[in-house]
Amino acid sequence: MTKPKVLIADKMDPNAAKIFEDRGCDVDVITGKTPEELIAIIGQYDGLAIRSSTKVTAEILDAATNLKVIGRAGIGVDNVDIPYASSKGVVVMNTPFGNSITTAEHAIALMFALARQIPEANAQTQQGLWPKNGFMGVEVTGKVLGLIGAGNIGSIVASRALGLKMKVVAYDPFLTPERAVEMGVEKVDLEQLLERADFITLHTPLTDETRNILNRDRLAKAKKGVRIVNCARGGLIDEVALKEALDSGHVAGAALDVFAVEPAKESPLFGTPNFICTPHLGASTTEAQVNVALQVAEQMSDFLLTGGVTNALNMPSLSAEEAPKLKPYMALAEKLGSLVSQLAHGNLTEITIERSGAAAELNGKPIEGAVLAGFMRHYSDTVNMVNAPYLAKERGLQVRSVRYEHEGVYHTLLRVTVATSQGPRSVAGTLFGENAPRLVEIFGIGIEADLDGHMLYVVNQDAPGFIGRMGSLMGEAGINIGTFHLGRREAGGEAVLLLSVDQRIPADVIDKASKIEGVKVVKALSF
Ligand SMILES: NC(=O)C1=CN([C@@H]2O[C@H](COP(=O)(O)OP(=O)(O)OC[C@H]3O[C@@H](n4cnc5c(N)ncnc54)[C@H](O)[C@@H]3O)[C@@H](O)[C@H]2O)C=CC1
Ligand SMILES: O=C(O)C(=O)COP(=O)(O)O
Repeated sequence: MTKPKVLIADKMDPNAAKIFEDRGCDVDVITGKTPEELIAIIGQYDGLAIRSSTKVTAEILDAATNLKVIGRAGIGVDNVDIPYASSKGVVVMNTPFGNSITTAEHAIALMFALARQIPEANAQTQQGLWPKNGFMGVEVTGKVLGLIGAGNIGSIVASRALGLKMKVVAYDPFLTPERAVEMGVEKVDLEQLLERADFITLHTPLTDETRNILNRDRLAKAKKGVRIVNCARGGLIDEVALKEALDSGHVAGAALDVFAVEPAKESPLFGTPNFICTPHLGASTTEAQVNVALQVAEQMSDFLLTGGVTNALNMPSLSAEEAPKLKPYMALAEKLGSLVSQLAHGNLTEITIERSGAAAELNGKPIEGAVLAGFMRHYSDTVNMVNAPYLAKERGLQVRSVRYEHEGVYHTLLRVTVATSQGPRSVAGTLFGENAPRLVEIFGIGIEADLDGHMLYVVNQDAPGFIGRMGSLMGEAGINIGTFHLGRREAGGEAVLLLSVDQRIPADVIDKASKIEGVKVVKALSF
């Protein structure tokens, strides 16, 4: 296997490069590239490791013809076009916990910096002004902290704030009452939070819902004298409205680590009294950077070298231990998906994936992805396990997964059934000797075969002499038969023939085969 090639495109702890190398990847560290420069080189890489500076746009993904995985050493992935990456079959993963404590601590640091105006007091003191009377602060003890977003970082902020003897109220539509009790916070709606909070801190991702969540209107509804901290994402606060609210004194102070446009080289807020900022430093501690660099390099190496999937945003997780166990099932699943897609016709609206025996014990999502990849491959050249579920959804294909714990005749079985206008059509397969995928049934007829390379599929009326005639036809056409498999519903009934051959079967041979007496269906297959 050639070594996967990884590009580290943003500044990252050197441990990341070391792990990639130690695990068996080739790695280049090339940071600070413009989009055009990145487009020129991205085609050679299998993996791209980034932080927030590199914007992975559709243009970059189009040029990334070998890319399999994007790893975000950090949490926010709003700099990656995930739907487009998914449609291209590229896995996107992040490190959802590595920098959360650090970011929560930065929010608390900024809250104190606002409460005591530390940056400005520091600057004036160092100018020799000794401004002892100009900086009357406020205590945080007993004050209300309003959390907008109570996920990983928000809950760490809450625990620190409770330790500081603050009262914490939280607005988060996904916060359950039980979790609120566990966190020691009061769940409130946004209006209540605005009315009550002395300090507000934001910890949500930037989404269509959260964009400008603190807009002019809501800032006006906030308690007079509120102090606001944003260590989450620029774009959550309307920066122009915030400037006006600071100027009017309605908002007593604001601290931003993040801006709507980054790098923020200019802003209406710069120079405003009671405004402080940092250049997106929320995650910038030695500890957090080591954490996220190690994690992203481990996760990406696992994926590139073993197929293990951790913390992917567009694919189900698959541990490095599970991956080898699932590998033969994925091969079987893909072949069955491919077979049913080549054989079933009409308006295909539903696909059912059944797992029984040993297969029922396994993680079903990757198997489902592999069936869909095999199925969709005949509709699109660029399909893989990542984008297959998206393509299936786009085409309105319903996917159902069913598992049966009991074993049937086979110790392990996958069955794929598609609903067609002529009724359900199903194929099934097992593993021989733990890892050899083997077809065992087509459309209710038992037949054992390896699904490999070029094959010919024939449905005929079981009758003497048929096999000889088919063999002669192939021989006359100069086509070498590798394997020959037969199955039938009953003696003299409908029968199936599967031949593996050493070359693509020409159309005229298919045509001749279809004219042999008793033949109902002939189809060239490829796997
Ligand atoms: N400044 C920095 O350097 C860093 C910033 N971040 C950012 O912090 C943010 C939060 O990160 P985590 O806590 O790890 O994420 P998380 O996913 O654990 O929590 C986000 C919370 O926001 C809530 N939420 C979503 N939509 C909402 C809405 N409309 N209103 C209220 N709440 C809503 C969710 O229910 C969830 O509980 C992310 O945007 C992340 O990118 C993370 C690390 C470093
Ligand atoms: O993890 C996040 O979401 C962050 O915002 C950290 O960004 P950074 O890696 O420091 O550019």
